[in-house]
Amino acid sequence: MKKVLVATGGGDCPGLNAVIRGIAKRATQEKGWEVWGSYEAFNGIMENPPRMIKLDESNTAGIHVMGGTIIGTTNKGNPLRFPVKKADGSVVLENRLQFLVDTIKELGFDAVINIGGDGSQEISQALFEAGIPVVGVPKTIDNDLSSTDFTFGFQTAVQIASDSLDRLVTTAASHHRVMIMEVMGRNAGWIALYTAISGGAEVCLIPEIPYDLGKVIEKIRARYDDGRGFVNIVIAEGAYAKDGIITGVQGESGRNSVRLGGVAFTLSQQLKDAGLEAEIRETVLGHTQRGGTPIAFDRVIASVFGVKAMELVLDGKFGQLVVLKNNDFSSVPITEAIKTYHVVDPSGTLVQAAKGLGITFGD
Ligand SMILES: Nc1ncnc2c1ncn2[C@@H]1O[C@H](COP(=O)(O)OP(=O)(O)O)[C@@H](O)[C@H]1O
Ligand SMILES: O=P(O)(O)OC[C@H]1O[C@](O)(COP(=O)(O)O)[C@@H](O)[C@@H]1O
Ligand SMILES: [Mg+2]
Repeated sequence: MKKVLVATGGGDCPGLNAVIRGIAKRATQEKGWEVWGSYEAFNGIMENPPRMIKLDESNTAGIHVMGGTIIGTTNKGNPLRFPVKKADGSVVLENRLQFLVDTIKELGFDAVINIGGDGSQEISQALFEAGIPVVGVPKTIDNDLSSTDFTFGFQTAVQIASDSLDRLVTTAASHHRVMIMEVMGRNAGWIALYTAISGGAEVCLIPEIPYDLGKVIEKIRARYDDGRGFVNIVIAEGAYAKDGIITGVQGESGRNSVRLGGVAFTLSQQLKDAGLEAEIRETVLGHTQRGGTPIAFDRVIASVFGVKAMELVLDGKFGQLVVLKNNDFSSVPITEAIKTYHVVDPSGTLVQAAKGLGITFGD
């Protein structure tokens, strides 16, 4: 019997369970393959005794509609830079790759499917280079992975954000307010850009275009002056003013990156300090964007990714990431996908079209 290990790493994301089910379903069509899930990314198998679960058709039946991940996840404690607390209270980062490689071998796994975003695929590549047969699946609501048209989870996040913006528009109009809605996305403005176009925001602020506060104020005043009397702003959590800094929390235990959040309040304060008279309200959508059932599009691509990932394992094609490219499914070397961070092109079609719709980016 051959065994494939499945892990879900990084922030959870709608569609993770659909991938898991796709892998399990495709594997059961083959004689001689078992699918196992490691709980909380690779943390589960690195514990003693290992925490893992055999995944089959019965315990994955119907899970494609469920949010979250049935095997849990983590976005802390990267095995390549694992934080270890020393006796004097200081924290040193240890590379636990060899231990992870040895564990995967000792547990008798013939292949690994690692479902995750840019951070997780860096771990996939390190495992692959250390001799572990790995296949990656591109997950994240942020859509910040290169080589794929979309990561699964992104469209669901946009749908949730767009529905929320619709609701904010009517209350903004009733109260003649400036509504600032903050969305996730790390250092990529994809969720904000899609949401602003979909929901018809007046202002969209993204990390790729540091904003000029004066330009934002100009747009707001123009809306009040021409009698519209309300403004909806979508701001990506990683956005910042031209002469400002990113809003977030640095140095959280076990975390290798800044935890972003709160830029809606930063912008609100900047507008007030600059003398804007209009009433402002802030909404931080936060984790609602990652929760609940995936929309149909994400269920489809996540399910296909699961099947395709298992087929790469069956074909012995490793070090690959399954992708959706030019509206078809294929795979690329994981190195390709993690080489560059996939961000919005300020001079690209989408930003230009958004400007054509009258959306201001503060540039
Ligand atoms: N398979 C894994 N095992 C243990 N930790 C993991 C695993 N995958 C991801 N992580 C943790 O999550 C972090 C990367 O996640 P993050 O960058 O938040 O999400 P993503 O990989 O989706 O971009 C890693 O730095 C690590 O701490
Ligand atoms: O859940 P946490 O730890 O607050 O992390 C929030 C971050 O995770 C995300 O929701 C998803 O990012 P990843 O896909 O890279 O994990 C980001 O948009 C956000 O900045
Ligand atoms: Mg990421």
